[in-house]
Amino acid sequence: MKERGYSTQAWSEHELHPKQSEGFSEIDIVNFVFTMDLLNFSFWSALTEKERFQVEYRGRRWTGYNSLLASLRRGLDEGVPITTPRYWRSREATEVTLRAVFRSATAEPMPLLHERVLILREAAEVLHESFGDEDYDDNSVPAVGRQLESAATDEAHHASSVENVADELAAVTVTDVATSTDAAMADRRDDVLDGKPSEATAETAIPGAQDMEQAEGTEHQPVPDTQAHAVIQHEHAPPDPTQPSHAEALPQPDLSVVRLIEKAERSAGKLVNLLAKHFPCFRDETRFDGRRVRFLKRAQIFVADLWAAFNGTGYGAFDDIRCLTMFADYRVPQMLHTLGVLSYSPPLLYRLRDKKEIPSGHSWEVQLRGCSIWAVELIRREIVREHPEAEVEVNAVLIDFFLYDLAKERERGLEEDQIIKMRTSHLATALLSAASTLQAQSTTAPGYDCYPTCISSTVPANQTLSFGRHYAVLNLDLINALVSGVAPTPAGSAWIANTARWIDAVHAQTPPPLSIFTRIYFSNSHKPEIGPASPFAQVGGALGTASSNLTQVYPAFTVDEAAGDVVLQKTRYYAGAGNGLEEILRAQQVDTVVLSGIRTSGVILSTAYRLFDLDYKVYVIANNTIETPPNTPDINTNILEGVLPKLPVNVITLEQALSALNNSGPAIY
Ligand SMILES: Nc1nc2c(c(CN[C@H]3C=C[C@H](O)[C@@H]3O)cn2[C@@H]2O[C@H](COP(=O)(O)O)[C@@H](O)[C@H]2O)c(=O)[nH]1
Repeated sequence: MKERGYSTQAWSEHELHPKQSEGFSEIDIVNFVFTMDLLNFSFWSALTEKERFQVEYRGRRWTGYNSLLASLRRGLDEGVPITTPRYWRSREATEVTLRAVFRSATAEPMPLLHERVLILREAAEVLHESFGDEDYDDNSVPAVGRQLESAATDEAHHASSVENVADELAAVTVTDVATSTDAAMADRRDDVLDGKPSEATAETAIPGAQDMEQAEGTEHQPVPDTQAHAVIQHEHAPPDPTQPSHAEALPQPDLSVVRLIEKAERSAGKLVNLLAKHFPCFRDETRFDGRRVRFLKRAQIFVADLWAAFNGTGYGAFDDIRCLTMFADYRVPQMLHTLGVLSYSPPLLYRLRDKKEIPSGHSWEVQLRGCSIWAVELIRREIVREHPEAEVEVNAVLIDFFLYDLAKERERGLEEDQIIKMRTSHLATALLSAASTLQAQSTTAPGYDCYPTCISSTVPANQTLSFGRHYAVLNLDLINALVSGVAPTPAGSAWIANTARWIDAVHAQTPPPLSIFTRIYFSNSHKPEIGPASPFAQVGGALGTASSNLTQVYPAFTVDEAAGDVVLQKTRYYAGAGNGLEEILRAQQVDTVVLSGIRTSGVILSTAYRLFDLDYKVYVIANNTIETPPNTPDINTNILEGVLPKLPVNVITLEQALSALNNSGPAIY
């Protein structure tokens, strides 16, 4: 941030953010930012970069957050006062007209468009009720809206009509936009607030002939919302300067959002609370662990955008901006993960890889959002520790903006096919690209780390595999003492994710087959099951009794006792040493076992040999096995590709095992 001199100035450097230098008044900017942040959510698409929702504007196609900005800017250019709250509740703001404003250049419409329209309408009502101007006549009707409506009547209520409307809309170039100066607009706003008429405003608000010519040549002239109605009213009849002042016909600017901001008395916290109190759509809260958790993402981003748009002055002056948190969505958490600040637990990681959704409000989503807020706060503290002089300037908002911009920058740097697009209202796949980074790292790490497959399977890839109906799943020695040794490594992380994925897939079967977990522990602290000379003393010697944390199943792996999972004590290499394994397998008439576990040269090898010898059909899932250090790189490969196939024990990939599950059962257990 220091190197780049990153500050609130970056906000105005964004090509599509409104600026006073482009003719936007302060009120226009306030209303633009409010509109933008009402709608600032969920732009993801499952479609490819080319097919997804895009907005054509200024000769380019915009996606994501930028597509929202582009549609607002385009709407204003085309004469629709889309950032004027009072317009949203006017008769002119029909669904068809609004759809035209947000029209797509592709076949995919803007995501959640209907919801967005409802949000605008709801917000307009709230603003009108609580912050509106009682004297204002809400029935003033912008002509462009009507024109859009009639252009769409042929195919009204049909999505494709939007394209026709779009053509029509393109023809409605606003040529008579008033090009008042910033100062005049600011004056006008002050005067309106003071309740006095302004001569300066009257003069500058209506363009003279010269202004008109200039405006005609300007394709992207914004329509300040304070004037939008007036502009539209004389669209085809330029104002006659000889006539009495048109200013009298001008509606008052919409000051409802300004009133809301002023009510907060320069307090960011108060403004966020006001938003949450008055507007249901800003009330972003959930429950976690029995407690209410408020993220208030969009409310906070609105205050932050104001702060940045006005560089901390005027409508953007907040004495307590430091009390805001980062805006907990999916983009910044993704960046935090890519930078190694956040790490995902293995079950979450495999869920992401599996491209499964995390339902909205799921505890993982809440944790990710919460952890992101805390991570940014820790970054802030670290910055201040290293650079005490930054204490005043650097806050969570600026760090968030910086991380967001960095994410976009990196995204631009990626090849199109490398960009994994994501769901947003559901967080899961939102974090995919970060997960894929980790996946890429893991393929270069030591040990058995080849995800998804690199050990050659003993079963040809095209062969349909089934475990039958009498099978048991053996998850061997997945205990803290052993797993924590490999967890920090990329190979370990991949192995944990694979194994957790497998265990969950097995639990998802109906009915679930028999799953047996083994834990290494001893009857008491004397460890009577092993003598000092027992070979297993090398491994088990460091472990304790059943109550020791080291001997518990690692938390990433779910033991579902309600589903019939069995957890057995184990005191030697072989999974059935010192317990009822063989008895259970026999009693349940199991004929096939599927092995996962840690270590390949220990429990996996010894159990595969023994059960094979006892006539069981044995499968080892290659991806779900791992060596612990010290390890020579070849041990895993030699066992999986050389030793086990020789018996032969079947060595299969996780993908094969997962698809075999679908061909197996219903399990008899
Ligand atoms: N945490 C956080 N989330 C942010 C932003 C912004 C844009 N803020 C502007 C203001 C200052 C910055 O410099 C930006 O120019 C959008 N989003 C969220 O991302 C999602 C869209 O993403 P994509 O599909 O990639 O465009 C969507 O949910 C949107 O709400 C931010 O700043 N922080």
